[in-house]
Amino acid sequence: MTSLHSLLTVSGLTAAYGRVVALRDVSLDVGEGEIVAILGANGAGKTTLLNAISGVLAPQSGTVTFAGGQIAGMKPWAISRLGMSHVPEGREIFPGLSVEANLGLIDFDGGGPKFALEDVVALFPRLGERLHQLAGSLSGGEQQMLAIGRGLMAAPKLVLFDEPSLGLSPMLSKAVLAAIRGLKERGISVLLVEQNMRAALKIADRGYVLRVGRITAEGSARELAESPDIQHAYLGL
Ligand SMILES: Nc1ncnc2c1ncn2[C@@H]1O[C@H](COP(=O)(O)OP(=O)(O)OP(=O)(O)O)[C@@H](O)[C@H]1O
Repeated sequence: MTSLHSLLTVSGLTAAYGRVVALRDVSLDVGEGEIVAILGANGAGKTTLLNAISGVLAPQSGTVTFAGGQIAGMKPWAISRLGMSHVPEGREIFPGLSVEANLGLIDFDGGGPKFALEDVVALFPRLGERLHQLAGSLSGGEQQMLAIGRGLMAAPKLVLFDEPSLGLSPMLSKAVLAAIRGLKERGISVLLVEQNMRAALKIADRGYVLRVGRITAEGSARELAESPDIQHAYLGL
């Protein structure tokens, strides 16, 4: 199922770590305003896929088209300036800087909906109460909110999320996923890698199953939620 207005199109993407091929011939697309989930067991290649799209890892072959231009092989900073924010699993905030300073590090506009500091605080009120606190002293959930907030300050058209609910309490995880759903309402597209498959399929429009580096299934969130293939992928069979 290809969307009419594709924002991101990945075609035949292959990526490796030395001789270990972690992604083989992966093709997918994300339409404007869509939330697309990538589902797969541990080690399936989900993080590698996001890294190969955002430029953290240079792909061996394949093409990545974003907002009409070729980006495969470009540096991550150049890709983020085109309007793609990557919120990595490790969150990668600056622990020795305040929350406010972390949010203020972005000095460019990716061309998507604009977020000012007040908008990030409206989305995550907890951050508003901790603007002057060192980022390294935040709880895991607060750090995740900060990482998301910082990604939004770059006015992205597309946000890549790597397991945003990992390590969060069920309540915080729900809040983070609700915030991601809220991005769609503001016209931001999302590519979401999430361990919590049920939660991911609740907010996603469509999804792909990644198994040992290959896409083995794709469909609407509903189709995938009912598919035995998903259970297999999650059991790693
Ligand atoms: N830096 C690296 N060097 C060598 N192999 C790597 C490296 N990073 C990942 N791999 C391997 O590539 C494969 C895909 O890893 P990746 O982290 O992309 O999977 P994942 O689906 O994100 O897994 P998880 O859910 O456990 O984070 C795995 O077999 C992994 O061991």
